[in-house]
Amino acid sequence: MSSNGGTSTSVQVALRIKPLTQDDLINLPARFQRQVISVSPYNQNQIVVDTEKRQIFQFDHVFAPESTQQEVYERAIGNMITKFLEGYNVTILAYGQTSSGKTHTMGTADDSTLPPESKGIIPRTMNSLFSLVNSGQYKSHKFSIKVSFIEIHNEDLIDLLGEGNEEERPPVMIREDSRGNIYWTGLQELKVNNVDEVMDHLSRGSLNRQVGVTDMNSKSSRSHAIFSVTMVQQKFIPHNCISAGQPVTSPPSSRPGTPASSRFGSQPSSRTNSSLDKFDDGEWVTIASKFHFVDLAGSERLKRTAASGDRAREGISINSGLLALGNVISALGDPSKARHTTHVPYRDSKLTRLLQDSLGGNAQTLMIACVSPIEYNINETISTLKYANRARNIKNIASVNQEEAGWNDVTHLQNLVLKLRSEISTLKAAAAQNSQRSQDGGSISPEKVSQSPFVTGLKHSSSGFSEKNSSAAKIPGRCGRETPSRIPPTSPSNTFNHNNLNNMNNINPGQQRDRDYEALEDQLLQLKRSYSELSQKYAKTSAELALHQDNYDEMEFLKNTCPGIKLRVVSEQEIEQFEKTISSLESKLAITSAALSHTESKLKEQENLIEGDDSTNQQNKDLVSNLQKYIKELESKLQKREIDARIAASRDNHPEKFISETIQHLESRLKEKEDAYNELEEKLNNLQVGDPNNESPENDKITRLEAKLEFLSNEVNKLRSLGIKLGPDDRPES
Ligand SMILES: Nc1ncnc2c1ncn2[C@@H]1O[C@H](COP(=O)(O)OP(=O)(O)OP(=O)(O)O)[C@@H](O)[C@H]1O
Repeated sequence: MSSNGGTSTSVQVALRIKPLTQDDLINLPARFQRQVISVSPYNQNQIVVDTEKRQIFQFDHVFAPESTQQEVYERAIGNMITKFLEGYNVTILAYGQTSSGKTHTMGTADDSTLPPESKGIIPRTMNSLFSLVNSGQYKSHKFSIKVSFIEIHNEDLIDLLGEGNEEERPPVMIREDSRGNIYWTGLQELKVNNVDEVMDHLSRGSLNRQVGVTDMNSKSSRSHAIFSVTMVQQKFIPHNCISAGQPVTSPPSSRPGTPASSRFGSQPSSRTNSSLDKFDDGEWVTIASKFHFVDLAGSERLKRTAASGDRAREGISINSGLLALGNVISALGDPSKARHTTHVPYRDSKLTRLLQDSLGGNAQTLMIACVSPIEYNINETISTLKYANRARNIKNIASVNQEEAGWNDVTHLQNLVLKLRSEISTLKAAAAQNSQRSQDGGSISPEKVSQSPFVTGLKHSSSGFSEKNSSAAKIPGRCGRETPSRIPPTSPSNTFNHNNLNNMNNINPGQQRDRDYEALEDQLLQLKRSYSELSQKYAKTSAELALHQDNYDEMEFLKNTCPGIKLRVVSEQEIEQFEKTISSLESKLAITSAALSHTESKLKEQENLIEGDDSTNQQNKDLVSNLQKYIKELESKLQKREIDARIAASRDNHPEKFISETIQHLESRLKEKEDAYNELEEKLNNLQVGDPNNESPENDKITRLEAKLEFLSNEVNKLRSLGIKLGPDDRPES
């Protein structure tokens, strides 16, 4: 079954790398969007993790980000349906951190509206299954297919297809019969006749799944969900066919024998779950098998989801289920361990207990590990890779620090290849010579064979290899695994050993020649194998060397372009610490910028208020100043009025007095003017201004003063004449 290492195992592991989604591009910091996982260009079943510590992991299947749903189905699932029809229990598990593509790959949440190319494993499997059971190939079989859908949430079992109120339903229980078969009770098992009916149940059940909001994914699956298909098939085998070993013909019209038990999972199982009902003309064989599609809850660590309270409890329950599953699969996936391990820890969780008879034993198990390709998720991705690797327990992992000394030395490998090539050609030549001799009836002496350069060469080279390999096999790998042994245990030198030579005395030369020839052919075959393994190894090592060279060149370039730069290897812990610091700084920054924008908006509000107040103030000020002006005007008007009134009053009450005062006032002014005039005249005389017609400014001023004086004199005279009219006492003097 395994495509790897030649060891047959019922556990296979596929790795699927999710493409970068629009959500990733929007939600994640750009500096963490670098893709760090890729399929190895040298081996399609290996992936390269391109971080500080470059790592290579190998799986049974690897699916690149661009792999389609169809491709995943064809490569990884296709032959499992055949196994299911043969009566084996089959389990497919999707494992990975939240949002890594488990549900997408499995198709657990698919419904009939989804375009065909997006459909996951469940609808595709059901499609193939119904096509097969309805095909001519199985026309002699009678099938009964049922589905159930169960959820494990916080170690509670919930029937996702259960009708009515959950509290009123019987509890779902796990039972084990005396023969170790597991069956579930209190669960709806619904008969299905076609894919549409399956899809109806699937989408109804998936809507009932527990989802919760974590920091990483708004609709993260917080529970394990198992969609199960149980199939009971009956086929009639007529006696004549059984004895003659003929293919099965159509069954008779009589009622087929009832299956040994219609209870889910209760069929005894040696190779498959089958029972026999004997009739005179033949036998009805009943085969029951189960196909579980397990969509596991996100495997992310608790701290990554920032979960607390109920979410943290969910997380703990999820992690313990996954840990138990890992332990079970690891125990089953390692044939050497399985031989010695009597205890497989199925009872450590509900998940493993439910799947007990569908993991290990005759069951076929495929784990699909889903990972994100980007740097942001690297820690979760590495932990998924290690989990999956442990589950598969693949021995052929080509990882640099698992290899013996010299494997990374290109010159050493080149020399080895040259040496092996020459040994092969010597071997070929010897084989040709040997066959020529046998045709000629001659024989090859044992001494000659043992002394021949290719045999000694082989002894040397094979001991070099096998010793290296046997010592390498003891070196624990990165995950505590054993390093693969690259040469089959029987080395060419052992095949052609001295015991053979010693025994040659008892056999005739013809037989001996044949044996020698066979031994040589064996050696040639072994050498060819070694050579092809070595070539692959050489290609891989060269590629890795080139990559190391690239890294080295990059560092050199950095050193040259930035002479002061100190390049230092940063540990994973430090990166995690940096990430933590960055994310705490980012959250502080977010809080601060939120506070800042709040303050800014408050400030703006205040500014607007103040601006409004200012304009009101200005208006008030303008109003006040206008009022003040107005008041002043009024005051001056009032003053004037008062003066006028006083004048008018004094004129009306004492006209004589008023006039005499006015005359006095005018006379005093006249006197002032006359004095000024005299003074000016005197100054003029002093300046000896000869010509009176001279148009100097002084003359001008004098002329104007004379005019004013004349005017004032006239005024005084007018007033005097007025005073004469008013009364003799007040008459101004002439
Ligand atoms: N191979 C893929 N190709 C395209 N889109 C994918 C692929 N894998 C996953 N996605 C998308 O990524 C998103 C998350 O995938 P999905 O829900 O399957 O993750 P999950 O591992 O089941 O997450 P959770 O554990 O939280 O339930 C979905 O929108 C899905 O459509």
